[in-house]
Formats: sequence, C-alpha cells, structure tokens
Amino acid sequence: ESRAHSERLQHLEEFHVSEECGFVLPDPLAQLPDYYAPWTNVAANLPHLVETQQLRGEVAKMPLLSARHLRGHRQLRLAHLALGVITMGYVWQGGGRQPAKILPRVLAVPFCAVSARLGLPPILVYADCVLANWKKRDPRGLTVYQNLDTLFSFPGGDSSKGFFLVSLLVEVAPTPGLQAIPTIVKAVLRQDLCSVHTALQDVALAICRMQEAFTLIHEHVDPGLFFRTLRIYLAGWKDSSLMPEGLVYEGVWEAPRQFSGGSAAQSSTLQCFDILLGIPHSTAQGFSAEYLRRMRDYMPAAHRAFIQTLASGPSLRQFALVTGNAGLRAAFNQCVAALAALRSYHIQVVTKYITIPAGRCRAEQQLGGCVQEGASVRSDMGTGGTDFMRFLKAIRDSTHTAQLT
Ligand code: HEM
Ligand SMILES: Brc1ccc(-c2csc3nccn23)cc1
Repeated sequence: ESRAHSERLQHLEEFHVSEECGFVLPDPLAQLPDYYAPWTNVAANLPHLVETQQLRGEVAKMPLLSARHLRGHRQLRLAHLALGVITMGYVWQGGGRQPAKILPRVLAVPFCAVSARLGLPPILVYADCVLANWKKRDPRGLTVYQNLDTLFSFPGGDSSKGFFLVSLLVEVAPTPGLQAIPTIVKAVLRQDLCSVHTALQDVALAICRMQEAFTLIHEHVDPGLFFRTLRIYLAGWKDSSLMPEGLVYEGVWEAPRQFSGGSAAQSSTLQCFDILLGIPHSTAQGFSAEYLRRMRDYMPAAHRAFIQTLASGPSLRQFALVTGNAGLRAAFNQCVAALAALRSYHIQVVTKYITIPAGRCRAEQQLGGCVQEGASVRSDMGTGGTDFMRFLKAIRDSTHTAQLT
C-alpha cells in the first residue's frame, strides 16, 4: 500500500508540483482568447471600478460567455482568477457595508463551470491570487520582487500587490525542500537512515528560506491599507454575520451557498510540511484540524491529491522515533523548530497587520472615526478578537510540541 503511494510520489509533475517553483503555477497565462475580453478587461480594471462604484453596473452590461472555449489548465486557472477577482469586487463593492446577496448569472454560470473543471470552489482562493496571479517584468530576469508584478489587484494600492507577491516568494522559496519529499518517502520505505538524514537538512533549510522571504512583507504591505481595505475583499460568505445565508449563484443553484474566504490554510506547501513531519494538528485542536482539512477542498485537484497521497504514505515521524538515532532525531527536530519559528514570525506579522490596526480602529470608533465595516467582514480574519489568533497560536503550539524528545 505505502509502496504504491511512494512510487506515485516520485513524479511530482503529475501533481502539478514543479521543479523550479513548487506549488506555484509556472509561467501563468496573462491573456485569454479575445472572446473572453469582457472578463479580463473588467478584472484588470477592478480597483478603479470598485472605488468609483461602477463595478456592479459594468457587470450588468457583461454578456453571458460560455466557458466551453477555454482550453487547457492555464486558461482555466486564469479564468478562475479573473472571475474570482470580479466576484469578490462585486460582492464587497462599497467596502462590505451592503454586500451583494446575488451573483448575476453572467458571472455565476461560467464561474461555477470553470470551478467544476478545476475542482475548486466558486470563490477566489489562494491558488488564484497568490499562485497564478504573477508575471515577470523581464521574462529572462530572476524571480525577485523587483522583477515581479501581479496580473490583477484589489483596492488597497500597492499593498494588495505586495501581499500577493510576498506570499508568492514565500511559496517559491522552499522548492528544494519539496523536491526532497519523494526522496524521504522512498528512503523511509527502504529504512535508509543516511538518505533521510541528508534530505531532512534540505527541508530545514527550505523552511528557513521561507521565513527570509516573509520579511519582505514589512517593505511592501502597509498595515493600515491591509486592514482597512484589502482584507475586506478577501472575505468569504461562510459563517459570515454580513451574509448569514451565503450567496445566491444565479442560474446555477436555487438556494444560496456558503464558501469560505481566502485563507493561506489553502497553502499546500505548509500543509505538506505538516504532513511530512507528522505534526498532529488533528488530535490537539478539533477546530484547527477540521479547518485545515476543509481548506484542502479549496486547493487545485492535483495539489489536493498530492497531500492525500503523502498523508497515506509511511510515517517519517515513526521512523525517526523507532530508529532511535540521535543525528536523525536532531535533523527531524530542526525541521519542526523551523516550522514553529515560521509560524511564530507569522503571528508577529498578524499582530502588526491586524490586531494593532483593529485595536486602533475600535478606539477611533468610540470617537466616531474609522469607517470600519461592521464588527468584521470575516470573523476569523481580523476582528482583532481572539478566534483567528487563537487558531494561529494553537497551530504554532502544536507544531512546537511535535519535536521528538
Ligand atoms: C500582512 C500579512 C499577513 C497577514 C495579516 C496574515 C493573516 C493571517 C490570518 C488572520 C490567518 C488565519 C486565518 C486564515 O487562515 O486566513 C492566516 C493564516 C495563514 N497564513 Fe497568513 N497572513 C499574512 C501573511 C502571510 C504570508 C506572507 C504567508 C506565507 C505564505 C502566510 C501564511 C499563512 C498560513 C500558512 C496560514 C494558515 C495557518 C498556518 O498554517 O499556520 N500568511 N494568516
Ligand atoms: Br484569496 C487569498 C487567500 C489567502 C491569502 C493569503 C496569502 S498569505 C495569507 N495569510 C492569510 C491569508 N493569506 C491571500 C488571498
């Protein structure tokens, strides 16, 4: 059973995991066939259309296009990104005070058709606006911030571009570590202690590289713009006080449907390292584990399959425990410690970009300032309250306690 899984894991390309950029979509398409210009034109102009309250009018003028003419994975990913961007802008136009309750059929019908073909939900996801929303300014240049740009952005100025591109660089950084995963799985099956030890050093280094890339957030994202503006547009319509029923997808489903807002729990990279190291989010905190598992449904089908295949393979953790080899245990713990450190760093960033601005906003609200929409557009993202912070700390703590003593 495990052997079969380990065999399948040897060809990462099958799971759309690329040699040079991991779960990031290599060379995303930036243009669709002219027939789809109504979608890409509106999506490309979204910040302006939302800020001038014209978006809903523009959508009302859009023709109902058929998704049938979309060819290949990259066209589908670009279509899901463009329709996702327009959908978030359409629902949250006006900053979240009066969210739209109905998504018009010119958006809902093609968006659901494209989503079905990709195995994604009909809402903007991490795989859209982080993994497929980028291009190099100079195609021959390096994958560095200055040579990157997003394909689409939201209100919030350069901070929306910064948030997506820094996340992209964090996703590109650990690529050698992802390449080490099949090596580790095969070596565990062959009880090859030495190969596991060597490969674990690549994993630890990869996770450290993620944290290095993360530090760019301070340069490219402004806390105020992030909290007051960008955050609103990434909110979803599941368990949302502003949209308790969810959203009606006109022409697709009679009843309204609920879908979760954008979350990096949809990042396959972090979930892969959690599974490889056997980090037990599952037992420790019911909510976190359930939420992380549910977010797998918000990943592209091939990435979901990779995670499921890895989860059903042999346990590296048991192997490291059973061999009792001190060097192997140390290499394993170095990976776990690096992951816990990354999550601690992330919590510091979340404090600066959500908790502090939320506190300031509440203070201003007392004085009648700060036009913050309602309590919070998304309960788990930024009331400055405890629920998302408790979630992040629970995950960080269960990572920490996963060290082998
Ligand atoms: C301004 C910067 C950021 C803020 C304010 C922020 C905020 C949050 C919040 C509130 C959550 C919990 C709710 C949710 O899942 O959405 C979260 C989760 C998460 N974020 Fe971020 N984030 C930021 C940047 C990043 C970056 C650059 C990465 C790197 C890829 C990242 C990776 C994650 C991951 C993996 C999770 C899921 C929880 C976990 O696995 O630890 N975040 N973030
Ligand atoms: Br859609 C969408 C989904 C997730 C993100 C994202 C990138 S890093 C991060 N931490 C929390 C969320 N998050 C951005 C857009």
